[in-house]
Amino acid sequence: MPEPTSKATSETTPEPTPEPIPGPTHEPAPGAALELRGVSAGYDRRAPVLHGASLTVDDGEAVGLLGPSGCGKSTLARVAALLHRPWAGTVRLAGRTAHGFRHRAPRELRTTVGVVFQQPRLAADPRLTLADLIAEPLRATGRRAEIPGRLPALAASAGLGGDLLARRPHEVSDGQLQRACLARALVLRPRLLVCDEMTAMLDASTTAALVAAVEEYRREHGAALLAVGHDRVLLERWCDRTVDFEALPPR
Ligand SMILES: Nc1ncnc2c1ncn2[C@@H]1O[C@H](COP(=O)(O)OP(=O)(O)OP(=O)(O)O)[C@@H](O)[C@H]1O
Repeated sequence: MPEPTSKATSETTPEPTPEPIPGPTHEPAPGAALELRGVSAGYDRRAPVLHGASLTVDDGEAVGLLGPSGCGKSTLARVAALLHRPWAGTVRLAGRTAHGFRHRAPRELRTTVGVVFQQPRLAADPRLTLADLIAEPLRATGRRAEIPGRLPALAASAGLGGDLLARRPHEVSDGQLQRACLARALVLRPRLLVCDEMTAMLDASTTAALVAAVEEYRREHGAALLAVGHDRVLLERWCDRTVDFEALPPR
């Protein structure tokens, strides 16, 4: 599963002007947590990974996106999280259309979505303690003062107790680091959480603990979930509905 740091090519290419979606316009579902309409994206224009894909995740809804390896699930997850710019189509988060992606995504839109990737070691700054890792989005958005009030409860709900918060990534297990990455994704209280193969590397008990932490957050905040993976049994148990990548409606 590619991670942000492994997608160097997509991070460095200049952004072309987005193409408008041809054909009939779609009435946006008011307030949907996520709306993708006619999204085309990829890494090479001659071989797009997403061909006009459309997907809606309603407010508070949990949707599982299933598909075989390499079909484009991560690419779609990254577009939904504003980390990858589509060539065409519309991305709406909480009813607002995204006009910028990656570093150009406006903060108020970026903070409506939290994302957890498959490989925590590629997604976590190895220099930070787990406490600093979790608090990073609060610092980056000028909300440092909220850290003492938020961090302990969030770490506890992610199952990070004892001295783990003072350790650095190389001093904890993959499962412990993934718990911290989940807490980081939730620290700004996103309205949509995107989990891209979040538990693929983990054992059954850590998987259950992370799913429980996500569900606790969703119950408390009414947040929506887009869970991407290939474990049909897990996603069908976890989500309100599942969608096959191959069956995503084109525009
Ligand atoms: N940074 C990149 N540069 C070029 N091609 C890429 C890049 N990242 C992914 N791809 C290609 O895009 C296609 C879709 O990849 P993607 O990671 O979205 O699939 P996936 O369904 O998530 O796969 P998996 O379940 O194995 O992680 C693949 O053919 C992959 O090789």
